[in-house]
Amino acid sequence: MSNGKLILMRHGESEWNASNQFTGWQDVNLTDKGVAEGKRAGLLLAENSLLPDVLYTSLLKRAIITANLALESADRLWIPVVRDWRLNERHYGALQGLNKAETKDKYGDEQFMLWRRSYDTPPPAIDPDGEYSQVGDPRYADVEVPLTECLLDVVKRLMPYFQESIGADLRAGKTVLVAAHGNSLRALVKHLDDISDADIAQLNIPTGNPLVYEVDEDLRSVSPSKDPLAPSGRYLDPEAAAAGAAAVAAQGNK
Ligand SMILES: O=C(O)[C@@H](CO)OP(=O)(O)O
Repeated sequence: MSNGKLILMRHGESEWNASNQFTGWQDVNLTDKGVAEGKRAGLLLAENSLLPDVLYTSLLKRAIITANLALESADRLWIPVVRDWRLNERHYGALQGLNKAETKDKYGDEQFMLWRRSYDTPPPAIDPDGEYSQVGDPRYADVEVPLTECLLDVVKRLMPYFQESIGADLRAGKTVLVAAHGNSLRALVKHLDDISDADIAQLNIPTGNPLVYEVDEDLRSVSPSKDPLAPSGRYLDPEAAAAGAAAVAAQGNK
């Protein structure tokens, strides 16, 4: 049997995307634009005959709600759903809640980019008792809640789960929808397209635009591109994807 299709979908615009705040594990709502993006994503799936057999989401409502909106407009609300913290956004440590442009002004371009896009430099740890810490949140009762994460930390927590759980459904030939976040999806695209630790800094994922991969038996893209500016997956709205990725890249400048 051939492997199934993998559809990656970042959540629609969130309130903290709109206010340009580092979000991480903070559980924020969608904006009206984000709701519209979720509904449209489902229409794109249906128009392209990409009807998911199973949904995987993080434990964060911006991904959960986007996926529900998409499944509603694709008339697939009935499919099985698996939620797991390993698909959560990268924990942004002490930066959670801070404005991105103000942070860049305060610490300078180089430090800002190191924290935001380097592979292995985490931001400073959050105070476990601070306003935006997730320590003590009941949904993570069985998890050692991080106080900060770099992308490498996300790769370490997510990839074994991807290979085992999501991978089992792909190997069974299913069409799998993964509704997650900018940086957890960057970790997946890094693997799928075999992008280097250095080059992954240039990859930005737009909101609410399904990105479709055909995968081989190692669960990599059948035609890995290695180019962070042109991943081999197919965006269902390529024009909006290019504009959306450029907007994410420019978030420090607002
Ligand atoms: O704030 C965040 O959690 C992420 C995604 O919105 O931001 P960035 O693109 O800066 O990594």
